[in-house]
Amino acid sequence: MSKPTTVAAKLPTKWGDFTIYALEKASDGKEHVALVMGDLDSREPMLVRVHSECLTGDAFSSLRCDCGPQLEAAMQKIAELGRGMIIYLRQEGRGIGLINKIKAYALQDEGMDTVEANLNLGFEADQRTFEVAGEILDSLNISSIKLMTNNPRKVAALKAENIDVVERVPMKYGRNPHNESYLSTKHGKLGHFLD
Ligand SMILES: Nc1nc2c(ncn2[C@@H]2O[C@H](COP(=O)(O)OP(=O)(O)OP(=O)(O)O)[C@@H](O)[C@H]2O)c(=O)[nH]1
Ligand SMILES: [Zn+2]
Repeated sequence: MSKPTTVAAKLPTKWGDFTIYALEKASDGKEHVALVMGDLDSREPMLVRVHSECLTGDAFSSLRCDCGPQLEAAMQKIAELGRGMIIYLRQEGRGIGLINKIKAYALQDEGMDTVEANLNLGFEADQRTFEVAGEILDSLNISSIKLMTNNPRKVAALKAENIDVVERVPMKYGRNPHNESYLSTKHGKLGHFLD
């Protein structure tokens, strides 16, 4: 298969000036993007956040999860360092999509945890894949990264895409009374490095 190409434009943000790259012809046909600050040519490992879409958390400041504060903290860290990348993957709801995530939220409102709700709807606990993150890094010639995540399976999945993850940077942000049990389920059932 031919290497995916990108289109790019400047993206000034409240944290500083990024360049936004959108992947054309990603293998899954979706419109994924990367926000980049700083030098793409340096061989120094790049600080990277691979963030899966969460419309409710990222756009509407939902307190049910920690996605919004993690995204903002990642952009801030990149801006402080002057170099880094956000890879924003269009796999809403851990890959089950927005409608199903809302169905899962309704089940959680009735007492299920986030994993039980996915299973009850006939999905796996986490249906995400990370090939596209590999395609984006490859198209921008980045092979070595410091990954901002608490999720050990995300580290393993990226290594499986031949990305050299030289360091994991913890991302403990956004804990609040509404997401307390969500975060403890992430820790207890999904293995996240969270206390
Ligand atoms: N199915 C489902 N998905 C959820 C729920 N809460 C959040 N999500 C999704 O979970 C994903 C969280 O993605 P990330 O923040 O990239 O990853 P993570 O696995 O939590 O790991 P970190 O890198 O440590 O944040 C997003 O796609 C959200 O839409 C939920 O209750 N059910
Ligand atoms: Zn979220």
